[in-house]
Amino acid sequence: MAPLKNGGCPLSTPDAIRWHNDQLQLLDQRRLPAHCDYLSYDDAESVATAIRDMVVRGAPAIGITAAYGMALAARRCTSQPSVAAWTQALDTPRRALADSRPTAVNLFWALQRCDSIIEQYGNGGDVAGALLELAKALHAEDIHINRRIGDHGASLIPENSIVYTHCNAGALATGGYGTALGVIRSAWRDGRLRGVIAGETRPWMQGARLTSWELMQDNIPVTLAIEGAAAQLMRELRPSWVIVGADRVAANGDAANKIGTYNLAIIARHHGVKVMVAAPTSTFDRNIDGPQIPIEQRPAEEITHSYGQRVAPEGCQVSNPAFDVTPAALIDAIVTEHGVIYQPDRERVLAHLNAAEDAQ
Ligand SMILES: CSC[C@@H](O)[C@@H](O)C(=O)COP(=O)(O)O
Repeated sequence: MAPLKNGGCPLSTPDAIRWHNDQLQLLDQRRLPAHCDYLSYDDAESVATAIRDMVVRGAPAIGITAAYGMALAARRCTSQPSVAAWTQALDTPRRALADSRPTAVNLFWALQRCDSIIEQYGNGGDVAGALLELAKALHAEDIHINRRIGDHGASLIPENSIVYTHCNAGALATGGYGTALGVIRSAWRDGRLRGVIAGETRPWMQGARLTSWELMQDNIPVTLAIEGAAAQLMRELRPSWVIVGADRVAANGDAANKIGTYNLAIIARHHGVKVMVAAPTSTFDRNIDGPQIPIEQRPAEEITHSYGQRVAPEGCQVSNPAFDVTPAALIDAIVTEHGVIYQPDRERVLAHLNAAEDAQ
């Protein structure tokens, strides 16, 4: 890969994930921005619960956390004589991690990377040590990848732009720097941005609680809006791009992301605003098309209750899909660490992934 600009914009957001005092620590994102507390983990099952309960969230962050979870599981095992024995010994924690959340493919990608380590070291090697090194490497690599995504994406943003983002695809959702917010950070560094509109992202409020907080810490001008204001704001403020992350990009270029992204893409097309999906290649799933992406249904209480108080009538039926799938036809560019896929479709997505593999 050709070298890009180093550095990027300074980053004040605390690490979402850290290995500290020989333990995994996760910033409890449920309590942000009011409280900045780390929780400590030393077994895979409680890491799986932390992923399901959204202590940590965001596709790349979930993948990295799962890799640390496997390292913790291996540390708790007695040494095993063979690959088959290690696979058996780690089966229960691996399943717990795989069952934590279904949509972000980075989780399964990271678990497969762990499987390869077990294959490589399982016949007498230091599996626990190698899994921990893998988790640390995936973590560090993700930050580097995000800076590359940031630089590729920023080059598409015209000067004096307002951009629109949804959910949180920032440092908190990744190893650091962010995907969509990585593009925004790099565009801000390059002097291209006038401001950012952040949709609040019901029901979990990632936009209100996390994205506005992240951007404000880096002094990037951000305006928070309810999702229902999207059409009005696009007509009034004429953002150049909607920039979002992804939980899974399918072979045909369809992209699953936080619920409400599909709505935004439709509104953007009506107003002549372009849509950018910023995601590492670890978020691609070349085995399925958009309609086959599993969509997580979250608990009804996320909608029937707000901050612990019931807001919907008792017995009210609820549908709470956490993600939607934006068709490739509504996406103008998918930006990865390897460059830009313009007007994505199956042929262009697969060509991009094949070229990325050949380059490695
Ligand atoms: C770089 S993160 C990309 C996506 O994971 C993000 O946009 C998103 O949808 C996160 O959903 P969440 O439910 O908060 O895990």
